[in-house]
Amino acid sequence: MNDPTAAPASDPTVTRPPATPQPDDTSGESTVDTTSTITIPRMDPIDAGRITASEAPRAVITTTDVSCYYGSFRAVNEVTMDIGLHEITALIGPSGCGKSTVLRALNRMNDLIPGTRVTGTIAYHGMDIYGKDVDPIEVRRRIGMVFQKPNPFPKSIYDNVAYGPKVTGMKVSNMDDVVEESLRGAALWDEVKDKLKQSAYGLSGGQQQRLCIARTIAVKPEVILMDEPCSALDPIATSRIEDLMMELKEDYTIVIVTHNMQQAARVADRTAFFTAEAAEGHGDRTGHLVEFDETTKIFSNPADSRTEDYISGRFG
Ligand SMILES: Nc1ncnc2c1ncn2[C@@H]1O[C@H](COP(=O)(O)OP(=O)(O)OP(=O)(O)O)[C@@H](O)[C@H]1O
Repeated sequence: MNDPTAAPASDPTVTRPPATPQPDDTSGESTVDTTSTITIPRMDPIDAGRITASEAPRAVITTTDVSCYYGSFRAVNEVTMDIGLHEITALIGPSGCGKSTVLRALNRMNDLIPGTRVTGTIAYHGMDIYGKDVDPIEVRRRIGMVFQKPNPFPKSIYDNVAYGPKVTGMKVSNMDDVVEESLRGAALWDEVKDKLKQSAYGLSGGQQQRLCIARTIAVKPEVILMDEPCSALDPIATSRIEDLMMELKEDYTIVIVTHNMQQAARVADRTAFFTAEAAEGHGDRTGHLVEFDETTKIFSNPADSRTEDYISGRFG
């Protein structure tokens, strides 16, 4: 089990080989090492507790000069940004600029794609998540992910939520409480409390997405990454997820990839605008971070003309 949110039938660690450093890497920079064994202290999910805003450093995750490669293709170049505690950070930009790639790098989900490589540093509370001794499974437990398409398991609503705590070996005194708390946290409890043993497939798309959020928060992450979580939902279900995000940020830090600029403007505290440009004499378009600022600034007074062109619909 690598990702508590991944369907059991397609557990990527079972079916996919680990990422390997590329032979063409002569840069001397650190590369993803998924073969390392677990030697760092593993915080117990129950005891770990969540750091409150008052006592925590402002940034939960800091990326420094992060570049992401698929084989020899550099998809994203030198991204440096801070993810603020209890904030919603939106990643926006035209298709192919690397938003999802950066998002997946934040919890080592890219490791599951053969041939990927990350250079630079991604630190979670100051700890390099790509460090040799770091357990990627623990990284993904603390930094959970919700995907574009709701992907409940072919199981009951209850078992969907209980799955992560079970397979990650969380010490749980009462699973019923964990399930209820998680479903309440995802604003789904009232709608499903009388049918917990029914199949998750009987839920609407919006409910399924909230179930996936419940499944993610059941393993007590601190950060939730959301990759276009509303793109498969109608406007009403989208609005419920956006309301939920605003509630969740009281307890969690959220990073969301969205194509919906109104959505970024509505929910995000900070917004990062990416674009993809071809290097001179090079056909490949590499994504990079153009501008990262408070959302109100990005949408009302961006510093870079490319941001302005994009948000005003002139480009992308
Ligand atoms: N598994 C992969 N293997 C090879 N190249 C990939 C892979 N995934 C993404 N890419 C490439 O990396 C670049 C960035 O892709 P990514 O999906 O991160 O962009 P994006 O901004 O999220 O796009 P979109 O908005 O369309 O989802 C693109 O050129 C894409 O083709």
